[in-house]
Amino acid sequence: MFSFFNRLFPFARHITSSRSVSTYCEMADPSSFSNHLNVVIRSTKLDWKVDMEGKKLGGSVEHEVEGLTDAKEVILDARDLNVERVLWEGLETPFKYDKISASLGDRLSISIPLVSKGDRGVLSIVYSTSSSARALQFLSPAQTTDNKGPFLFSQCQAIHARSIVPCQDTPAVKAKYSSKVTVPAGLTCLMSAISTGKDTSGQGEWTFSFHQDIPVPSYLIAIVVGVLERREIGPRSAVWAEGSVVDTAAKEFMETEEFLKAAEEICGEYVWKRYDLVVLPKTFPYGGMENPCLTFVTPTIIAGDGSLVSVVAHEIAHSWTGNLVTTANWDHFWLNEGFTVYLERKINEKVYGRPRRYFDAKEGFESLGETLKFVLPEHSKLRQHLGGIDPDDAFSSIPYEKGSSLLLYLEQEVLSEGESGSFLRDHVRLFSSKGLDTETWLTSMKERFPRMKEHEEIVNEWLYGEGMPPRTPKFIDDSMVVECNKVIDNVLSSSPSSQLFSSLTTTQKIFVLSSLCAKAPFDHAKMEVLASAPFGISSSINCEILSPWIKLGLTSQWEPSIPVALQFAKEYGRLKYCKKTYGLLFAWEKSRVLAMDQFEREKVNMHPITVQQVESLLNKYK
Ligand SMILES: CC/C=C\C/C=C\C[C@@H](O)/C=C/C=C/C=C\[C@@H](O)CCCC(=O)O
Ligand SMILES: [Zn+2]
Repeated sequence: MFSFFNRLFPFARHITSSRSVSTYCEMADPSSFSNHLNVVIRSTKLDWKVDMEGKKLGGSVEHEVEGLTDAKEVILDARDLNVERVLWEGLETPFKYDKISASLGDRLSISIPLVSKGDRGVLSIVYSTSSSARALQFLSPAQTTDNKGPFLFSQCQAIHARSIVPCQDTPAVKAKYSSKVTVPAGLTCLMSAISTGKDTSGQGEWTFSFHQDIPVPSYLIAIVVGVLERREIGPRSAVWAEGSVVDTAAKEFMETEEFLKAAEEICGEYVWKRYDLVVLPKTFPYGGMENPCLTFVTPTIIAGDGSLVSVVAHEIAHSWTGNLVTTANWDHFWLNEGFTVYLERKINEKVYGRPRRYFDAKEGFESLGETLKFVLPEHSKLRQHLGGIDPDDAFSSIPYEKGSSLLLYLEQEVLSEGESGSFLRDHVRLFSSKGLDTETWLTSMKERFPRMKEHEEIVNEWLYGEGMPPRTPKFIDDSMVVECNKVIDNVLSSSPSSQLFSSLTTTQKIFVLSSLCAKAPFDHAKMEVLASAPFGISSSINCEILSPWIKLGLTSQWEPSIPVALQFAKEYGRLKYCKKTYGLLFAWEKSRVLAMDQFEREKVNMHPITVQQVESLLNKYK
């Protein structure tokens, strides 16, 4: 079964690899059924044919696996897959497919000849996805912006890769991957990898191939297929989008290379070669997704004035924190997101100046108060114990803002100036390439920084406690905030002035509206004034202005906000807007039925992840 060479030199391929580092973490993952502590996937080959009509991916996957212990089976994660055949080293082998749980999906158990530590073999699985795969959204031409062709995109974080490929769907395992994808002629296919060729000679079908030679966790496998155009925006970057969007997007993202250079000054070399972006349809559930080589973004960050491109800085930051230093499992998600927000704001400080860093940090910290109103107490902790729940159900801004504020506190109270200058670069050097958990990180911090001892109680409360952090970091430059506070006081006064509001930057207007939400409800006379043309709020196309404005109106039970909210929730599938707005519409008896009826009608046009999340809100009222 195993080549003689393998038995003699089981790690031979490691010796030749450029990055012979361990790419698996010896920690079980409560969100995965895989036996990745016994056998680990080292590389994956995908061979997919995209069936746009049938809304399915079909084909095969080859996993090269390596024994870590004696083992006679490989257990993989799956969800709603149709597995036809399984081969081990080219020979048919028995397998069992069990549906286990709604939250974690299914288990594929594959019998193999006994393998021991260091043994390697190739597992080949012929399969197809279901037409309702949780990670995928297929759109008809009519559902896209330009109506020029069908569209497909994936979202695998946190545990949706299992709905498109049987795999070890845990961030504890990182593997290289290559792929060959066949799509209907005329459509472009992109993946979270480097393109290694395309064949567009076919009349009916085109084929694209990719290779990701840096080991990545399964949640970073990504695919997009559609009628896409490309514009160069830097020496290692391009933006892809539908034709009517691509030029506006290219203009909006012109600072991308500046963000990349700033991040490299902080963390070291950008190792992923390409940094491209693809603008997805409005149904994309998130602001951005850090798929390597190809960040996925929502069109809602194209505001026209660059006010929302921090999402790009955030996804670029993930190229180090998250994609190199990766959480061992979803209990420690804050290590991905808290570090990334902390790095994002240091990038912004280099590009926009120090006031912006502390302005964003203050706004994020203060937003925690609002967030805590909608999050279960156990999900307000940084270090989670998710057990068998779907990580999506625990998602909120807590890991982002509570996590990054802890790092800002440590920078100010524990690290010396020199130590904070190299803190992130050292973090990447120490923890790249295999899963990191909170306790390993904390132990390392105590070993490297003796002053941690003086703050042990505070840090433990920050990591393991519920609710607001035990301390407030210092927002040492409040120049951008002072102007906002004047306008907030003015808006709360008996005669709000639109001139004052109009004098703010878009970023400051977002801060003001976000702060006003924490002071709602307002009387309807105040809402009428704020809705007037001179304020320009209700006519804004900026979703980061519209979203808090709608929240203000619904929280104040101001009826004119109902039709605006319904349209906003229908038009944008970004969970940050859609879930929040539907939640507020369901909560108000006057708008509940209208919202429920609209949701039932619109489900068919929504991403499965978004449907799942809005439905979880609806169930409270059934
Ligand atoms: C405590 C939470 C524990 C685990 C959650 C893990 C993953 C959550 C899953 O829902 C995936 C999230 C993906 C997020 C992608 C991009 C975000 O950074 C965007 C944040 C919100 C937005 O701007 O739209
Ligand atoms: Zn992130």
